[in-house]
Amino acid sequence: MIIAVDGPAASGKGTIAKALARHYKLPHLDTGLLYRAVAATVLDQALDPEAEADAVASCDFDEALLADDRLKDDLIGKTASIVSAHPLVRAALLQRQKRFAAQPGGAVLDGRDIGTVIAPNAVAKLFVKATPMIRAQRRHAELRGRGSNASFDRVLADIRARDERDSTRSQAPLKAAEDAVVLDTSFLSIEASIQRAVGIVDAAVARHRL
Ligand SMILES: Nc1ncnc2c1ncn2[C@@H]1O[C@H](COP(=O)(O)OP(=O)(O)O)[C@@H](O)[C@H]1O
Ligand SMILES: Nc1ccn([C@@H]2O[C@H](COP(=O)(O)OP(=O)(O)O)[C@@H](O)[C@H]2O)c(=O)n1
Repeated sequence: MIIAVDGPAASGKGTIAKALARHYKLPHLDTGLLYRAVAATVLDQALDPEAEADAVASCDFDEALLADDRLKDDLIGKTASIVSAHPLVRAALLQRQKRFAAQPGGAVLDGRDIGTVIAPNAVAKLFVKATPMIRAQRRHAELRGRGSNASFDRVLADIRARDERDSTRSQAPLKAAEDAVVLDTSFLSIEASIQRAVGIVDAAVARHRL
């Protein structure tokens, strides 16, 4: 069973995807980490994230990077959004994600284009959203907890800029698949949003079996 979880920054999609993976005993891939690893490599080598050739050269990143906590830095998130808009970067990372989705038994993947591009055949598709203000509050608290002194206003501005860039790019823009169920976590606790997500997946599985 493939479960696709998409949504904008700090909507709670990663939290939900991890919980679904635990609940259904499936492997999980946070696809944002792949774009973040490309971004970190571009920055480490003092390359230009806006230059497609520089970003593509960084797709062959060191695998150990994927476990590096610094990928969560806000500058890397912002740079990931720039490199991910290049069609050749998306193409370079496509097969790896498709293979992960297609493994026997299934998988949970979260990102921006899982339900639309990576796994259009997923049994369950969730599109997780929350208001920009609430997402900025969550991300701000998260970054503060990691020792960042980023101001709330900057985090909010970055979230809005990332939403705009991710949803207007030509390839695989951030958008809900037509058959995705939208889950608004703005006023839900983590526990409540996980419960709703399990309910949505159980219903999708039951429909699939009909
Ligand atoms: N429903 C929720 N209520 C409050 N905080 C949440 C909720 N869902 C997630 N969070 C917190 O918000 C932050 C971003 O969540 P995360 O799942 O990483 O988002 P995303 O993967 O969409 O960027 C994390 O610190 C997480 O613990
Ligand atoms: N499937 C994906 C996942 C991430 N991304 C890009 O990578 C950036 C970082 O993604 P992420 O999921 O790690 O970011 P957060 O939502 O956790 O802040 C996003 O802003 C997108 O531009 C993408 O284009 N496609």
